[in-house]
Amino acid sequence: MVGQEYEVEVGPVAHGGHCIARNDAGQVLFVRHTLPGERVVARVTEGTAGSRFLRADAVEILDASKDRVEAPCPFAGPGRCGGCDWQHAKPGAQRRMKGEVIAEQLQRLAGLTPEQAGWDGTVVPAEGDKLPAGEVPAWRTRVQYAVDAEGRAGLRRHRSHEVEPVDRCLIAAPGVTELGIEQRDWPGMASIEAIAATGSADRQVVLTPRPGARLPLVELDRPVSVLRVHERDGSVHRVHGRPFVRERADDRTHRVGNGGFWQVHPKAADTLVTAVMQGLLPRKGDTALDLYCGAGLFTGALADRVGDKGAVLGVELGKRAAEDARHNLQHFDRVRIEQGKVEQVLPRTRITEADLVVLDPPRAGAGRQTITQLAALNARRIAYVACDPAALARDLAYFREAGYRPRTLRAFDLFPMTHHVECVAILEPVK
Ligand SMILES: C[S@@+](CC[C@H](N)C(=O)[O-])C[C@H]1O[C@@H](n2cnc3c(N)ncnc32)[C@H](O)[C@@H]1O
Repeated sequence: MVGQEYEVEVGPVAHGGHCIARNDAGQVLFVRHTLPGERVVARVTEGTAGSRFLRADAVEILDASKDRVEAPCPFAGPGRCGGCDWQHAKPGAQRRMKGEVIAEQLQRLAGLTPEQAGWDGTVVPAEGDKLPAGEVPAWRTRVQYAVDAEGRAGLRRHRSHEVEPVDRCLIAAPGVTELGIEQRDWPGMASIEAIAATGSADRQVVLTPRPGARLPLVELDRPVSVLRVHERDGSVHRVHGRPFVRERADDRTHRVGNGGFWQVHPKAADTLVTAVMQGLLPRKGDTALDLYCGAGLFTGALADRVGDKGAVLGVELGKRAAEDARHNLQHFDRVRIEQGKVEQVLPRTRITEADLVVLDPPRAGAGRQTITQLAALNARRIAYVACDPAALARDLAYFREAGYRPRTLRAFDLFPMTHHVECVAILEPVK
């Protein structure tokens, strides 16, 4: 079955960076490298004759969409780099497709129309990302390179461990490109994460060696800190330089250590803080929770706005990230950071009320148990920051069961050229 080709009419976009088509046998094909409305030759990449659905790549475009462009990146295309999904789509079409995916997920998983979700249906580009045709925003401040057996750095092919060697990633931020990771050999390494902080000159390289390999001497053109991931248990150690980078957002500096989470697009942190604060409208004296708080981005933004009479509790699972959050917010007397799983910390702290809640969970979402716990706090408003529209829609359905409905929803294209999209939903109690 793999390798078989079908001539198909391509239907709507689906979540995950592909479009839906059907073959003569009635099987659903998830086709990459195509656009809605095209007629293409789709070559199967995964699945068997008995599979309910197949994965495929468009290898020949018979009728092209007017939204199609020549991919600006020479490493994009069937079987090539898996980092981007929409190199072949005009930027406006990328955002439209992301909007269609959000609408479809909201409808299917939460039973919500865009109007019911308080959403105008648009996906807004990040400031500065509207570029002349053919130019690609260089937004990725954190790039995970994979290294092949010959020691060449590249990016992983789609759903594969194979490495596509690249000499430059077009969406990498200038601070990452300047490190020249692709320009040198990395014998013995399995992967390399390159980080260029926003608003500081901090640069960091995180090396993961193959079992038994020695670390190379990292001599790059500029000062960088180097960390090493231990292959045995995934723990991260400092090799030289600072064990963290300093990221600026919301007029504060955040220490982010040892591979801790930070938003990747340089405008993302500020864009999301603005959207969350405009939606929540914190008042002096409010009590607030920031769940899944990472290095404390929203915790600090809330603390600033609720003032000395208010209080903010941040909850974060990562030990190192929780320490970073405590360090970053040490000058706020009324901020506390609890380390642990949200679902375990909430009952442990015995908090029974909060005026405002922010939650920014990982891709899987928060889940029914956590949402039921949250709804019981009777917050005036809840801001849900979501990097996966499917998880968001599932969680909105749990919120509805628990008595909250979306008041507004906004969507931001913080991951241009890929299928990813960030949403901010503001919820309020159903009266
Ligand atoms: C999408 S990040 C958000 C971080 C932060 N809000 C920011 O914008 O920088 C999600 C965070 O949740 C943490 N996390 C994952 N599962 C968790 C859980 N069950 N309880 C608490 N934190 C968790 C991760 O370590 C990560 O820092």
